[in-house]
Amino acid sequence: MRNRGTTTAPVVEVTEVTKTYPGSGGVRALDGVSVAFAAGTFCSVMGPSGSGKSTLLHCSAGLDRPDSGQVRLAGREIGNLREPRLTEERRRRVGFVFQSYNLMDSLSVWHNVLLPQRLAGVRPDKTWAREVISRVGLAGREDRRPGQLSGGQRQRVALARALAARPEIIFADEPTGALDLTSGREVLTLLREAVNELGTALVMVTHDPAAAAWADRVVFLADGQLVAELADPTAEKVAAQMMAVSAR
Ligand SMILES: Nc1ncnc2c1ncn2[C@@H]1O[C@H](COP(=O)(O)OP(=O)(O)OP(=O)(O)O)[C@@H](O)[C@H]1O
Repeated sequence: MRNRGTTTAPVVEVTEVTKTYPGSGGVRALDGVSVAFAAGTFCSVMGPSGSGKSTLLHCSAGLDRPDSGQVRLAGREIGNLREPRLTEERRRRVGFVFQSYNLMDSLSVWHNVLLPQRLAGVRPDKTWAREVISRVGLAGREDRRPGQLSGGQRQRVALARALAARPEIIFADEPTGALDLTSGREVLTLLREAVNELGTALVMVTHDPAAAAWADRVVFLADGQLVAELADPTAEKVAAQMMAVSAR
């Protein structure tokens, strides 16, 4: 049973956000986007190449600052937060999973999973870290280096690393993009479990309609604008909507 979280206050609320990169000839990467991500819900973000997906993810996560509009994280406007407060808020509340895993090759699985908390100066919860490593199916492999693991296993380490800090929201940028079908499904299953069982909000950028359909809803970007939204997605409905969006 999917948790729709319709009555929950959003973990992240983006309102009328615009962003133009210097040197882009004035083309807006984001052009007045409003969207909210609630606890216990999974939202996929799709759109043609260059439509603004990564920019939306970066602005929503406080990795990049919008030119105008607001981003609220756990009810607090983060646009005015200065460093290092913004970094602190992000470390406390936000987890990331990237297509290329972004693991430290010189560190073991165990130390990779604990690294963000160590960098944040937080004493890691080792019991929870063991639990999440076990949840992602890597119990007994804590001493391995990323180079000794398959792509799917590396992505599961990255997910354990994100979950170890108990984030309220996880931003995943093409988390299955480098994986074969089976490993991709394993990672999506684990992401879905994090949403359903831990109440994490999840935002996933993907180009793959089948992956997008694991979400509760899919939002579609084109030319920096949110142009469509699909609840209860299926791979077929997502693919059809993508065709329509790309043909604009
Ligand atoms: N650092 C940057 N400097 C200049 N322009 C940028 C930068 N990052 C993104 N852009 C531009 O902003 C627009 C949106 O890019 P963005 O990466 O958000 O799109 P995307 O939908 O994630 O694309 P893709 O699917 O190819 O990853 C594009 O026109 C891109 O060229």
